[in-house]
Amino acid sequence: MNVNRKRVGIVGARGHAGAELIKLVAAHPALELAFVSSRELDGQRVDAQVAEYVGELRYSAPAHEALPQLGADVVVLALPNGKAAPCVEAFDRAGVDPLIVDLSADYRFDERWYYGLPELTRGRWRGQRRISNPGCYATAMQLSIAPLKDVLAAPPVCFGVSGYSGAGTTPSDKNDPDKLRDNLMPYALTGHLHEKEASRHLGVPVEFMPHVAPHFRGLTVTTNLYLAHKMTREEVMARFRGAYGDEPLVRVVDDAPWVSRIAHRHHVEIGGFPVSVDGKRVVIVATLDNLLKGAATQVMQNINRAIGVDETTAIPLERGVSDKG
Ligand SMILES: NC(=O)C1=CN([C@@H]2O[C@H](COP(=O)(O)OP(=O)(O)OC[C@H]3O[C@@H](n4cnc5c(N)ncnc54)[C@H](OP(=O)(O)O)[C@@H]3O)[C@@H](O)[C@H]2O)C=CC1
Ligand SMILES: CC(=O)N[C@@H](CCC(=O)OP(=O)(O)O)C(=O)O
Repeated sequence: MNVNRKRVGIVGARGHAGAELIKLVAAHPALELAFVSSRELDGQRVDAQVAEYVGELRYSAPAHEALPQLGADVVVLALPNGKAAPCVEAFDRAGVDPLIVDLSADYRFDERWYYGLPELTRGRWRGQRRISNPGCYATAMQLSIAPLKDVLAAPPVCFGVSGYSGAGTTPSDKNDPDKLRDNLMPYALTGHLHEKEASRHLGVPVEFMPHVAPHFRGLTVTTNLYLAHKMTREEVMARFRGAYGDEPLVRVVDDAPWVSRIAHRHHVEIGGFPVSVDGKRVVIVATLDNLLKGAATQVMQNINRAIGVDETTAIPLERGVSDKG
């Protein structure tokens, strides 16, 4: 144990998101792991599952009541939706107040929690120690729409396609490689949680149609926007470059990005911007790795801000990602 490092506990560390987070914490100069929990991997060495981790730590399966006693300064909840609240309540009951970052959707509509989509909300962080991490599609949708929010003539329509790691590890049709083979599987075509989440946090209604594809990781969202007044492609792109030109984890690109090129990368790519002949319709394409910017990388941005280090500490950056183009 290094006394200068903050200690991180990950609850639900067997999952795809938890595993990515272990890698990021392992490479962080100001963090170390306090505990990683999994009922299924209880007792197994972490380095046997995550090669990037070097050390003796093993997975454990503490009861909720035991979590506050494990000495974590930062607790990340990487559990399925609906399972975070009992953990949070255990900390409240014990009067222990670590920084808590929740990856699930459980607190994304709770005003008492800071909603941490840094590129859009970092100005609203007021030292809150409870942080709700945005959904993966919801991140792509909000970053695609925010720069044009004031010129919309109708609700944006978003067509999303995710790799099947987005569906977690609990077996379902959406993560069954046999059912996904040669397939594109539509689901929750109205009322998906991320439709509500993006609408709520953007403050404009958004319509969202998600699908799962046979690839493992990476998602793409194509958004159709009707504009209240004519715009040129250059004017649209200028808005995106103005909004994100200085952002290390958002890359505004000319061509529509391909999802096949975003896996294992930490940033979002936003591009395309074809404008219709009448100048009143534009289409935006955003890609991100659902396990990184859609989950673990965004958690790390939020932790970094909260512990007072540079927001991108331990997040591998690629040269040119912050190009203004
Ligand atoms: N996958 C993605 O692309 C993204 C996921 N998220 C969110 O992050 C969270 C984690 O996602 P992901 O890693 O994919 O999920 P997984 O389904 O892969 O993993 C969930 C973790 O929770 C544990 N778990 C599963 N069921 C229960 C239960 N009933 N009670 C307690 N623990 C349980 C599992 O470990 P064990 O069973 O061994 O205890 C596992 O470690 C979810 O809320 C998800 O919505 C957010 C953005 C993107
Ligand atoms: C392909 C797939 O199933 N994706 C998940 C989104 C993953 C995510 O961001 O989940 P949370 O909002 O639950 O945190 C879904 O549509 O529910």
